Amino acid sequence: MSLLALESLRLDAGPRCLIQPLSLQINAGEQIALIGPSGAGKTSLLHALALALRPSSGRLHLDQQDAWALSHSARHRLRRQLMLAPQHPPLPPRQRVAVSVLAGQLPGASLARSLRTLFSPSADQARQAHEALAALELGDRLWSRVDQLSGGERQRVALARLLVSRAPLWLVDEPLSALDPQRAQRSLSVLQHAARQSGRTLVCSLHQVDLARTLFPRIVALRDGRLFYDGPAEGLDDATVAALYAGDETLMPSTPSRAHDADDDARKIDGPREIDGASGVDRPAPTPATPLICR
Ligand SMILES: Nc1ncnc2c1ncn2[C@@H]1O[C@H](COP(=O)(O)OP(=O)(O)OP(=O)(O)O)[C@@H](O)[C@H]1O
Repeated sequence: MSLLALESLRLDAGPRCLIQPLSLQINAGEQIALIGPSGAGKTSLLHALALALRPSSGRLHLDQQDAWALSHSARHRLRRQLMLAPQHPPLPPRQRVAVSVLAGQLPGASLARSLRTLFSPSADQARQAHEALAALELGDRLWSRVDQLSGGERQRVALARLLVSRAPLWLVDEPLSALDPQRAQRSLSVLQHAARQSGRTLVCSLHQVDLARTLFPRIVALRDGRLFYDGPAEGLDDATVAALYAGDETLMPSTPSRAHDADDDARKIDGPREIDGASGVDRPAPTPATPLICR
């Protein structure tokens, strides 16, 4: 039984189509990396999964409930099933880090408990916030003000918020964009380990294709608002990655994630090849090349 099921879900913003009709099933406990070039629609899709963007057509079932067929208040309750960590977390600048982290416990809490959490967190809550921050190497910033943090530290506060939340579905939008490579990998490992330990479902958009292929069992790739690939990480070969990012080589993995011969890879590409007008580079045309690619 899937936790999330999308049936021909389409997203538009005015005249612009952000996501072409897309069908997807996500089971409880899965860990999925969402990849694709800039502008492919990763954030839009995550916002749709978070019930923050209303689809223009299609259905989204979360926890067996047709989210957009529910009343406003029922959908609001359903949102307690998930927590979205946005790429640029809108943390109140004057807030203490501990309180920002504990905001992850507000969904579903009573008004009285929410006020206590925000204005007078208990010792136990402070301990939980500290544990989450310490796991992300920010234990010493518990009582700092948010506006004293760097961009990368703020991103980790948003991850710590997930760690203290009760939501079974974690949606994370490019959590590593402001982190150095080592810290990025460590932070992602913390998140994945915590999700695994507690049976959470994790969907995480990433520009670090190598990390996505190495650390996530399932990859969903978007290009131009379309599903380009959905399948196991080991099925996402270098040729498919090249086709996914064709025209956006700045985002290609710097080194191949698996031992291989680059010439060999080029020979493996069955689909048509094209010459990039700007660079003159011979590259695979953006045509899916594996049977797991959704067209
Ligand atoms: N509200 C909107 N109105 C019009 N266009 C939008 C809107 N939101 C997003 N877009 C466009 O939709 C496309 C997909 O945007 P989205 O942010 O989902 O991509 P992304 O894959 O997350 O990109 P990035 O990796 O750069 O964050 C982009 O071309 C963007 O400009």
